[in-house]
Amino acid sequence: MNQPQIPLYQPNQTLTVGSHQIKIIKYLTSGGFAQVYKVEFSPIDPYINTNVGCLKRVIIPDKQSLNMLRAEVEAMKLLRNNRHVVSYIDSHASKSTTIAGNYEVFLLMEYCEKGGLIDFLNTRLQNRLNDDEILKIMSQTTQGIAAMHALQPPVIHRDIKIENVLIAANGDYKICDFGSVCGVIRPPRNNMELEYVKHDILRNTTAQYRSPEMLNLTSGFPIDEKSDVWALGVFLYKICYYITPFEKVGESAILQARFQFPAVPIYNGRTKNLIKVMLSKSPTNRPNVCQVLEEVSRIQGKPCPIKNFYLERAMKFSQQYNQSINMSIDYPRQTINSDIGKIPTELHHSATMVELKTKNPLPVSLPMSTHVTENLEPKGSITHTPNMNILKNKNSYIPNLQHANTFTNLHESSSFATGPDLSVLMQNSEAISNSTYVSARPSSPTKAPAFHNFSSAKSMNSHYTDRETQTFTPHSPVRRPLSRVSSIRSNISVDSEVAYLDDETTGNSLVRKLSHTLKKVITGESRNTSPIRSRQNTGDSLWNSATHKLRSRLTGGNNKRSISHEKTTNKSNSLNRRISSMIRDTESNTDKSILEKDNMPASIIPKPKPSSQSPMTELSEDTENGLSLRYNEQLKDTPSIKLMVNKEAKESIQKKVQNLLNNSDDIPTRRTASGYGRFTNNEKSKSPSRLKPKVPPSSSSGNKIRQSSVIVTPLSSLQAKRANTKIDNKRTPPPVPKKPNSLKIKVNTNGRDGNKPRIASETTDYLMEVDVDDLETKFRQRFPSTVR
Ligand SMILES: Nc1ncnc2c1ncn2[C@@H]1O[C@H](COP(=O)(O)OP(=O)(O)OP(=O)(O)O)[C@@H](O)[C@H]1O
Repeated sequence: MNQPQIPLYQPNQTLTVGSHQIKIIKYLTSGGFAQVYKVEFSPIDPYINTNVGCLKRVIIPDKQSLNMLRAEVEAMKLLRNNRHVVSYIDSHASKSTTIAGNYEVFLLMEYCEKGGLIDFLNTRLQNRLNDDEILKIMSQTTQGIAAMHALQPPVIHRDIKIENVLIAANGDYKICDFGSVCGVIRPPRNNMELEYVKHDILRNTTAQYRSPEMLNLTSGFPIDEKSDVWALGVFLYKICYYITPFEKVGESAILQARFQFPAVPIYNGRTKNLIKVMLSKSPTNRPNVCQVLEEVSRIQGKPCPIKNFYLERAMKFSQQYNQSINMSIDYPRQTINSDIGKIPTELHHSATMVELKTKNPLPVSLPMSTHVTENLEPKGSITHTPNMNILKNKNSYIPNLQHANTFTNLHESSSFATGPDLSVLMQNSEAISNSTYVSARPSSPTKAPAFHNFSSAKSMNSHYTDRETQTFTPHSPVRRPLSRVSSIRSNISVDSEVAYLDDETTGNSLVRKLSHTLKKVITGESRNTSPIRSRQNTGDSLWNSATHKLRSRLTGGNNKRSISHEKTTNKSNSLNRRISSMIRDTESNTDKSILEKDNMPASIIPKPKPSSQSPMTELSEDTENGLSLRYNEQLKDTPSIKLMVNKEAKESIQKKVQNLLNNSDDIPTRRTASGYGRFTNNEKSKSPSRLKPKVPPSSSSGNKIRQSSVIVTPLSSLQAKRANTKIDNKRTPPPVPKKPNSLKIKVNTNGRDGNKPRIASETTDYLMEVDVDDLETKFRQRFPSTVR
């Protein structure tokens, strides 16, 4: 929006702004969008206790653009009376008397007598700021930003820079210019959104302060509080060195978070550490604003001036969660387990829906757990499980957990949750010297989005959202970007001893505990031992190998349990073939025996229905894998399936399976897990295989828009999340193998998502998850001695 050329107000000119009478004292400056005046006003504002203020006059070309100003005004109202935010006094919008068809907005606010920080810095060109001065500026500016992030949903400033910090008469530093504020902006899901967000970023942010996720909108990360933390990092760097860290190289350096510290002036190593961690490429590795403030205060040797609201929310949530767990104990175990077991299914199902409504207004950024709670929307069987309902009702707390990280007294940084973040942070710590940010608990990223709402003025009152970019409206849940969803699980697996150092004081233990438990809820896991581990070296290994192929066929390689099956060794394939052929042999034998027994001509034995009858049957036509025919749920009642329970057949298959078991020593253990897709090809990896995602091939070829759209594809998201898990941060994750068309299953979606077509992979995953397990269970029931 270009500021039209309009004549300036002259001193002593009077006007009315809202309920205040104004007299112009003097013209101060013109910002990019406004004329700024020093004014006298009456009545006196009770908070600032003075009659001298600052008037910002903005000319607006059209009514629609009024909303941009409205956002600024609303943000200031929300933050008024915060000591480190320029205080709002009054505002007023009217048709311009100067330019026909235009509007004028007047914003009356606290006057910062000592001018801008930039002016102050310019007075110190030779005699640079010392550590104390820098820390004071940083602390107070951060407090202003913290006030914005503390709102629920959080408000993102998006234009933190030295030009937007003012100095009051008493020397307090105050953040100003809320013309770029927004809510969390989710990663764009299509080209249209991408262009929109790109345009918005260009218009509302300052190049040198843009974060990597602002430049790379296909990164999968939202633009959220951590983007402000990045800008604060640039800010801190600039007040130290008077240049921004990426000035010389530009965008490519920002994208890689690559910068150097000038040799002089020499500053406290801890301040440099703080800059470094704030300028982490991944938002998940950056501290939240409370952590920044805690660390600044620590360096200052002062108590932190604010409470860690992320942590408080996490603790609150934890309490609620524990209560819910206690309640659940009163319920018959079977009931609870059965409900939990359904969650993944419900999750997959619900997450495919475009919007879910909730009664509680949600903060814009939600961690993975929120998906779970949201998806615990009563669906028959789940409604009676009290713990689930409580989770659902308390979901407004969950979003905060992702930011519940805190620096401990040992200078631990972390973002609650993610394994990858931990390793990155550790790397950073090594690189930086004296005060190390050892990750206590990597945290999960997350967030989602919003902008100025150009179309709906009403929504500006409390939520800066835009329907085009928000993942959800203020009253609907947010879908997490895939990469985040994945992180929580992976984090759990990367727990390190360091992480436990100061749990009690940081609240990280709460977060971790929560993550573990939520993970179980998410996955429906009720066993203490990993099913994979317990199956290794047992007959299950054979069953897994055999079912692995079935799973991979059914899911096109996208089933979460068969992520890595494509990498199965030749030996494993050979075993699968042997099992398949064995079963085919057995089938023909048993068919024969039954025929003999019943004295029936083979021709009258009903054949399995043709593929057109059901997706499963379609798969059963594949001659390469006899298993698919054998365990076809749709065919379970047909005579050919009943043959399987024939005693002879049973003995025969048991014998053959036993033989294979005896010869299974030559089968690498990992193949066992591959049957469930829960192993990794990463030989170096020592973490439990189920939590180690297979590191996929380069994602560079992938369509990035599609990558972000994976947000609404739950299972795919899970895979991508795993794929993106940065246990080894230097690895490039490979793409999830694409399911061959021939294996795609047509499913009637009527009655599930209404008229919304479900994408093939989702549907397939959904079905396969149910059927394969079911088939597996049936197999066990029939041949317990073989598989156990
Ligand atoms: N409350 C205030 N007290 C004193 N000076 C102020 C105040 N508000 C703004 N100014 C001065 O006016 C300048 C422009 O203000 P502001 O940044 O709000 O306008 P803008 O049009 O949004 O500018 P830009 O978009 O270029 O940042 C500030 O840099 C500051 O010098």
